[in-house]
Amino acid sequence: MAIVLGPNRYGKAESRVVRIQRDTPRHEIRDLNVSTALRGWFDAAHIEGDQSAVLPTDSQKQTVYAYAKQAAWDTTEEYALTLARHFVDDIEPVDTARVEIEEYAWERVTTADGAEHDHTWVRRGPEVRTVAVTVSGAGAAQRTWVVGGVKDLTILKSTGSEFRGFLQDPYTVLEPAADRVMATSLVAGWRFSTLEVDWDEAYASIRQALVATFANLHSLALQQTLYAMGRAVLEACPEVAEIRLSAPNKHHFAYDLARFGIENRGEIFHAADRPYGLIQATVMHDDAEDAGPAWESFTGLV
Ligand SMILES: O=c1[nH]c(=O)c2[nH]c(=O)[nH]c2[nH]1
Repeated sequence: MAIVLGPNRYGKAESRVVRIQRDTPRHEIRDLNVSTALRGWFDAAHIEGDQSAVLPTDSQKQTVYAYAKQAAWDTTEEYALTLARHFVDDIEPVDTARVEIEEYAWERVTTADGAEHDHTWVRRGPEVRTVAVTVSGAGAAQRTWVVGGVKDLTILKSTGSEFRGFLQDPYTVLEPAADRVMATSLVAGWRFSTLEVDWDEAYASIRQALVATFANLHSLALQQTLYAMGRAVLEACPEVAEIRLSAPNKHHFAYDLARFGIENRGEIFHAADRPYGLIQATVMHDDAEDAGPAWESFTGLV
């Protein structure tokens, strides 16, 4: 029985890149957390300690900053694609590159006269936009996967949600709820089937489909809501082949005020932070192409 080296990759995680475009008095900002990972001919590095094929993670970080300025990019997806292609096309030992990006959104400050400020913003969040690009192989055989996403999309509805009729066993004490608060902080990733996408427009329409469905569907359970959200995204954005959703059920328990002789008519809750239900679902076109390495997260952030 022999011991062998299995799959491996390496890169620089979480380079914080802020790009300000200041060609006109109205500046533009992009605020990114960029991670790069390379796969390729790195057996000798692991087995013999031979660094001759190893592009230092420091060089990967420098490239991330240099390309932020030098590459022509509007959207984060374009930037990720350019970076990943560079590592695969220009660095000989690299067979596959993955670029994972978290993007933090900034909203322009509005001044007293209602005008948007040219160079001041307020962070919008905690919601974070995510991008994961994987590029593999050379020339005509090169393949590319793009997964967009959002995380920490915190959303709550104060009615229009119930949970009843569930299976009962000897340990079931949960009371059925005909009208409850439903809240989550959604993590979702969607895999594109093409690169012919208006990336910012797709993000906006997918986010809108997610939140509008959460709001408008009268929910019988978070599972039903998640599936409906996934369907809505596939219907709103034909370039999406598959979406994966993960939703912590942020329980809001009606607080027992009867002990003080006070009636609680669904107004005062204990917002519990743990434990929480965790509901996950994938919704996809049944003829979607194989996902390949699209979902193989490097940092776990994206
Ligand atoms: O929407 C829900 N789904 C569940 O599976 C579940 N389980 C539970 O205790 N509460 C809820 N709510």
